[in-house]
Amino acid sequence: MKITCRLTHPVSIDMAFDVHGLTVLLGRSGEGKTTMLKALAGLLPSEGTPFDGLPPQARPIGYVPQSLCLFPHLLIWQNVAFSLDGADRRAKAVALLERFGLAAFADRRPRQLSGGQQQRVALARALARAPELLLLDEPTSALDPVTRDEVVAELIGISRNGRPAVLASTHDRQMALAADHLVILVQGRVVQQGRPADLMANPACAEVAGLLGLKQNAA
Ligand SMILES: Nc1ncnc2c1ncn2[C@@H]1O[C@H](COP(=O)(O)OP(=O)(O)OP(=O)(O)O)[C@@H](O)[C@H]1O
Repeated sequence: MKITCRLTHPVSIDMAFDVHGLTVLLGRSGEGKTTMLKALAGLLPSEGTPFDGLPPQARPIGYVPQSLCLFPHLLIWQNVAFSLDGADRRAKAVALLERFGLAAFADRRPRQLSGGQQQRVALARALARAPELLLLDEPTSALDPVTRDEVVAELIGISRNGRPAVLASTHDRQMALAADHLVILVQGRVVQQGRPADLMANPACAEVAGLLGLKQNAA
C-alpha cells in the first residue's frame, strides 16, 4: 500500500512511503508522526492521502492512539465491540479477545488490566472492523521490554496475514529494527525507507545514522 500525506498545519508534512508488513515510522519527537497518523485516520484535515473525501468512520482504517482511549466505564468486551452491530457482537468481541489471550478478561474494566493487556484490548478494538490499514501511535512507549517484545511479535503476526497492513510510529529503536519496512522521517520528510538491515548497512545521512544508533564518523 502506498501512503501519501500533505499537511501545512500544525506542522509541515509532505510524505510518501510504502506500507507492507509491519512498517515503522521512526523520527525524532515533534517530526509530525502523530499528526500524520491522525490525518490518515481523518481526525485532521489533510491533502493527498489515499482516503481524502471519506469521513473517519468510512475509512478502512483501525487507529490506536498513544493513550489508547479505552472507555473506562465499559467492560472489556464492550470496548472491543464498540463499533460492531448485531446480536453476535459479544461473540465477535470475545473471539478477538481470544486471539490476544484475553478472553478471560472480557467482563472486567480497563483499569483492572495491565498496560500491555490494555494495549492488546485497544488492538482488538481497532481490528474489530477488519481494517485494511492499522495505525498505531507509539504502541510500545508505555511497555516494559518483555511486554514490548510480545506486542511487537503480535504486530508482526497481524501484518503477516496480509490484512491489515500495520503502520506504527515510534521512538523505539528495537521496534524499528524488528519491522519489515522502516521509514525514517526528518523535518516532516521521508529521508530513507527500506529493510532495517539495509538502512543499518547504508544510512543515507547523519540523521538516519543517529536515529539508528550508529556511530557517526567525525567530520
Ligand atoms: N493541536 C496543535 N496545535 C499546535 N501545534 C501542534 C498541535 N498538535 C501538534 N502540534 C505541533 O506539531 C508538531 C508535530 O507534533 P506531533 O505530535 O505530530 O509530533 P510527533 O512526531 O508525533 O512527536 P512525538 O514523537 O513527541 O509524539 C509539534 O511541533 C507539535 O508541537
